[in-house]
Amino acid sequence: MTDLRLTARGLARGFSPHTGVRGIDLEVAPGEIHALVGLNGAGKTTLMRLLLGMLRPDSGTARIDGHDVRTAGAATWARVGHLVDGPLCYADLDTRTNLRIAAALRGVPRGRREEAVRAGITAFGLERYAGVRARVLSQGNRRRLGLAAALLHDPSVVVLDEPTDALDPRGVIRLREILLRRAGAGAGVLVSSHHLDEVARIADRVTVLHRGGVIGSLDPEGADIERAFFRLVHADEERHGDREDA
Ligand SMILES: Nc1ncnc2c1ncn2[C@@H]1O[C@H](COP(=O)(O)OP(=O)(O)OP(=O)(O)O)[C@@H](O)[C@H]1O
Repeated sequence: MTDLRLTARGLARGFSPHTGVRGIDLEVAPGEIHALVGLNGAGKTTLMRLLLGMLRPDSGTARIDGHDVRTAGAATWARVGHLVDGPLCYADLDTRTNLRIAAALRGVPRGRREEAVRAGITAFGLERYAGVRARVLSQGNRRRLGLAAALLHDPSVVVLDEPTDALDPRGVIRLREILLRRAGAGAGVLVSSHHLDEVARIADRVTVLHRGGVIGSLDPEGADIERAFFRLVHADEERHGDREDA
């Protein structure tokens, strides 16, 4: 029916008295890095949670590889890697053990798990921390662990909410290379960020959310992406006045 990696059609979810998101259409194609940008509270995380079936919509549908998230089976979920709402890790277990558990949970075959764990540790520069409990990792290294856990099974659908938060410049570069490689292998990547310059470096498409709705897109190769972003935001605010329902 579709070869899109992710599809949102009319997705809406309210949080009284706020809007959350209102009727969002969005697509992520194979091989595409699609970035979501918006001010605090714009609806980026809510949209990602809806797309991943972590939140039930009031209306609309979310699809992963063409499968409705409400009924998607294990084979579909095994192709998804996501980091939304903070890293899922066990504080008292070390980095390597957390990654072993992630590999098992994400369906990596038993015989390939150690290799996947090693590759995840190397990809995110966690060698020195392989035996360190998650509880005592720095914020940035915990974020690296969360990203390694989300990506060690080479997912074809990737959803990451503000993944560069807390990463140092080297971590940002590593992540950029990994996402470009994933997309190059045919994955669809949806990523949110507040760093417009960073987004412009890797995204094929940049969608702007504001007060729960899509208000336009930005050209990642455009001259002044920050100015273009605020032009869209201000135009939306002028159109709708100072409403407080989002
Ligand atoms: N569980 C919830 N209960 C009540 N309101 C919520 C809930 N989750 C989100 N909201 C509201 O929905 C709106 C969108 O929030 P969301 O977290 O999706 O924004 P965001 O774009 O990810 O923001 P940020 O950049 O600050 O992370 C906000 O008004 C927020 O307060």
